[in-house]
Amino acid sequence: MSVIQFPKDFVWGAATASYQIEGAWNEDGKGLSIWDVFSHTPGKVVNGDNGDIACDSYHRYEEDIALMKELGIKAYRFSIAWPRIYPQGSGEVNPKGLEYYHRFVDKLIENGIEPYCTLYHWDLPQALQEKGGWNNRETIDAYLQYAETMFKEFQGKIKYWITFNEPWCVSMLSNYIGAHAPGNQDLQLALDVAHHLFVAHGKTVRMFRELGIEGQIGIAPNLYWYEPYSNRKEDVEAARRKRAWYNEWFLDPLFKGSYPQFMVDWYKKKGAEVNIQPGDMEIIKEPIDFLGINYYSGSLARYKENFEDFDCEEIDEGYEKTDIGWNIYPEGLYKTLTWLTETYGPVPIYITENGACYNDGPVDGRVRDQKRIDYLQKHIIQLNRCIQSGVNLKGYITWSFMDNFEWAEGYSKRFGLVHVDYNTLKRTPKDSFYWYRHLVRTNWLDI
Ligand SMILES: N#[N+]C[C@@H]1[C@@H](O)[C@H](O)[C@@H](O)[C@@H]2O[C@H]12
Repeated sequence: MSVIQFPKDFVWGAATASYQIEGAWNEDGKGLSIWDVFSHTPGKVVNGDNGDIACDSYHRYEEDIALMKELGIKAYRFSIAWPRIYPQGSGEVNPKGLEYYHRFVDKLIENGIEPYCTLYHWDLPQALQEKGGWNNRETIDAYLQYAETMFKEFQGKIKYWITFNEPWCVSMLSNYIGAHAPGNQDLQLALDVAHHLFVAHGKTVRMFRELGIEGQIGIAPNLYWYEPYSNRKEDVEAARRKRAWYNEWFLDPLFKGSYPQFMVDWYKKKGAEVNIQPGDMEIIKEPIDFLGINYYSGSLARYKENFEDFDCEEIDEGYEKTDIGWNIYPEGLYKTLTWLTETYGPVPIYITENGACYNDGPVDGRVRDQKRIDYLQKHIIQLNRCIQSGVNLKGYITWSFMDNFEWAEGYSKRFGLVHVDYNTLKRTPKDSFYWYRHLVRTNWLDI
């Protein structure tokens, strides 16, 4: 047996998001979100599932926090439902929304758990979508008003802020592929949405500094690793394009103040280019305190002419897969983080999401999810490699604390350390919960 030891101040946590767990979709003055509308639209979500109730965490947060305390985590990453604060997206604040999150955050702090707050985890107020959503630059101003309200309201309570969760999903998955709300399929629109998110991010970071808010601020992109199938020039270039679709396009603006030119040229060939206004790129690269990285998977990539968007096909060399069909590719995490550090410097990094979908349920009151334990162990070992290789890694926040509404997959896909029975809402810690608790308590892995 070997022991892998983590730094004494390494942060272990778990994550969820508002629309995925809260429910109470129309309670206490909350306005509609684009996910309320999308999930209520027939055919958009598996089994016609929606987040009306979800895990009912809006009402059961004290039970959830008690479980978090038992888990022993020092950080809990959650998101604020913007439509609870501004039901119309801007204008009048909903006091009951603020009151809810104060009760919630106070309970976390009372239990010694640091709140890591994501301002935007996809539940845009529908009222803003009806005025163009993120395709409308005016949404940036509404977001700034919302962010300022939250910064001032929770000053001293919340000290870790994330502006946006997975800009690639908000732009590409939701406005080009169309699988997520609002479900558009337009590459130009997706590029403009991504750019507006970046401008909103940069302006928010600048405001955070100007207001002198105590704490740190960052953003949480989702990154993937694609390894070229061979060292043939065409395969190397195809893998580079596929990586850049997820990675460089969402990192270069933050750290270099520009988009990767080879991708700008590639998109131009497809008839799309970013509408950049004077000063935008300077704003976007406002320095951040940390980068949140969401990593799940990767693959091999091979050149294939006119195949999909990047003349690039994924080659499945028989990777083991999780129950959502994603390759288990832990080495990709090491490659991603070492590449990121070599490319952008020693930016402080938290893994803000990493986890596996396995749909194990209770048998005799116990959930035997050994495959999730194996997935987590393999990826956490890679994190230790990263630390040994000089990556400025500050913590690991696993996805997810509990089973929840898995977007277009509805409740058919389970990522939690805690099982949720959606009929009774009973919470059952899985074997992985107890495995993770040991890791959190000892700060080392026995392998
Ligand atoms: N699918 N999946 C799991 C997980 C999703 O539940 C999160 O909300 C996203 O931030 C990210 O996509 C990852």
